Amino acid sequence: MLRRFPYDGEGRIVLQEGYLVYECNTSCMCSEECPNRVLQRGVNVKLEVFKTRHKGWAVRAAQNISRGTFVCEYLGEVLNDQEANRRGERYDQVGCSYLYDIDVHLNTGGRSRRGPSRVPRIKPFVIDATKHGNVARFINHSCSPNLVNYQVLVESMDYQLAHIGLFASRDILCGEELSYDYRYKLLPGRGCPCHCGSSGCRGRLY
Ligand SMILES: C[S@@+](CC[C@H](N)C(=O)[O-])C[C@H]1O[C@@H](n2cnc3c(N)ncnc32)[C@H](O)[C@@H]1O
Repeated sequence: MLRRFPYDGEGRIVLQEGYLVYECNTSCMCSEECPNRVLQRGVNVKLEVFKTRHKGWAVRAAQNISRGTFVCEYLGEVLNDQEANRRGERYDQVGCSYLYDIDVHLNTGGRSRRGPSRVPRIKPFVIDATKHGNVARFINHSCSPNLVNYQVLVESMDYQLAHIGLFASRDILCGEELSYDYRYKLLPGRGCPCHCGSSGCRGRLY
């Protein structure tokens, strides 16, 4: 890492994708205004939930958002692997899942579909935003996303229980739909069509 903090003076993330973000916490001598406290201060941009034609609900920017800006955290119940697999089978049957794997290797895994066809996993904790969550639960997948996910450590240094922060990966215009790459594994079979609409669309969500 070339810089001292993962954020610049404006609170925008400058850390390379795939690295853990360590924010200051109650053990630090710094104040609440410390530039290394971003996710813990909460959402600071205007967002709007809206209905799409083919993807259900979605979220769009209600203001311009510059690259690196923290958008929101993915919140929900924290489940162990066993419970997540049990619930995942049920969610797969209805074709809509709010499960998010907390995975340190975001570049190589991220989020896998759950259910009978899943591949062996070693990721023990999963966030389920089905019943308890925030605006992040409405953010859809895109094969050419404008958000990037980082694992952020605040009070706990256990990366398996990291916060998941969504940051703008480029400048986003007011009105643009927000999206990130779910990184579902493409398994044999028909799967589920992707409706992200981007020119680089892989065609399938999974
Ligand atoms: C975390 S939820 C996102 C919010 C969801 N659209 C809703 O109405 O609540 C994930 C689900 O949204 C749908 N979805 C998200 N991105 C999609 C895409 N690019 N194409 C098709 N369906 C998508 C799938 O049903 C997926 O399981």
